[in-house]
Amino acid sequence: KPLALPGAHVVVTGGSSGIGKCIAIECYKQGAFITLVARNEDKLLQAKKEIEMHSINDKQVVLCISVDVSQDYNQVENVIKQAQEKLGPVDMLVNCAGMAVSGKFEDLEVSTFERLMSINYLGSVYPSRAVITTMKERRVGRIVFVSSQAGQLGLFGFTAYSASKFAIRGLAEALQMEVKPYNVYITVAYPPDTDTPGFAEENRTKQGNFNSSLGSDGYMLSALTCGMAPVTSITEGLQQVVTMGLFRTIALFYLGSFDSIVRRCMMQREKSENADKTA
Ligand SMILES: NC(=O)C1=CN([C@@H]2O[C@H](COP(=O)(O)OP(=O)(O)OC[C@H]3O[C@@H](n4cnc5c(N)ncnc54)[C@H](OP(=O)(O)O)[C@@H]3O)[C@@H](O)[C@H]2O)C=CC1
Ligand SMILES: CCCCCCCCCCCCCCCC(=O)[C@@H](N)CO
Repeated sequence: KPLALPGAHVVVTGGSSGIGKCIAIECYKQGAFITLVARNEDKLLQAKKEIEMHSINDKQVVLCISVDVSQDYNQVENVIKQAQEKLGPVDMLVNCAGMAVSGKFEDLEVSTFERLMSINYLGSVYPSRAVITTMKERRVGRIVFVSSQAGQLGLFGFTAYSASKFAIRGLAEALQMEVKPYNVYITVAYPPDTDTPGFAEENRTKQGNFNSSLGSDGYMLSALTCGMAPVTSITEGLQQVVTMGLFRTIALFYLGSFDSIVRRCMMQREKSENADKTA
């Protein structure tokens, strides 16, 4: 069920930049009231100005809140309360604050694993926890989690990042089962490796799907990794059933080619290291 955006209060964490800012702009264009949550105040104000250029009526407001969503739950709860006092109960929360660090497993500091887990995973838990009670009481609400295609498959260099994005899916599936009877809906977005404003199209959640992906790779990945994810329509379910074998076959070719890329790079690196030694 699509959420009516005109007049709705939409909170976007990570709304001062990139995908989050685009989502905020799209919602604002449709008449929503926006709360942007991020740490850096200058970036927040800059984004506020940019978003306000897209207003469709003179009542619309963009509120900025500077907080680290990954540190202290009480602090996050407080700022959500402040936002609700100013703009009313939250109709939609978009958990977009996050970051990526890549590198080989043995090259990554263990602190990176802790940091990505707290920003990408706990940083989505805290704001969601802070809005869920009111959403259930009002029988209205949508929570969007921004995962990644790297939350659907593990890729070289993404040990820390992928795990934090996979975690989001587990949270989202379990939470959806709990809150569905209260008319509260969850969306998990799996963006590919681009940062074009085209993401906004995808992340507007106008279709109200649980799974939200982009492009043909994204479509195949979502069907292939559907597991026990909820379905939004009979068509979606039937497509998953029918395409599973085919997509698994295609996936085996992808895996073969990924493996050969990794092997080739390893051999090249060893060769050039040996050449360096003999030189
Ligand atoms: N771009 C891509 O290719 C893809 C991105 N994604 C995911 O989409 C999301 C957004 O990515 P993108 O737009 O590229 O990122 P950006 O780096 O452009 O924006 C990140 C936003 O999150 C905020 N943020 C970061 N850490 C915190 C924190 N601890 N507390 C509060 N706010 C925080 C930043 O503001 P500030 O630093 O001021 O706090 C900023 O507003 C991320 O979760 C990312 O993993 C998924 C797939 C692909
Ligand atoms: C039927 C089988 C189909 C298989 C398709 C495989 C496609 C793999 C694409 C993986 C791209 C990973 C993007 C990560 C984005 C991200 O989060 C980063 N930008 C963060 O830095």
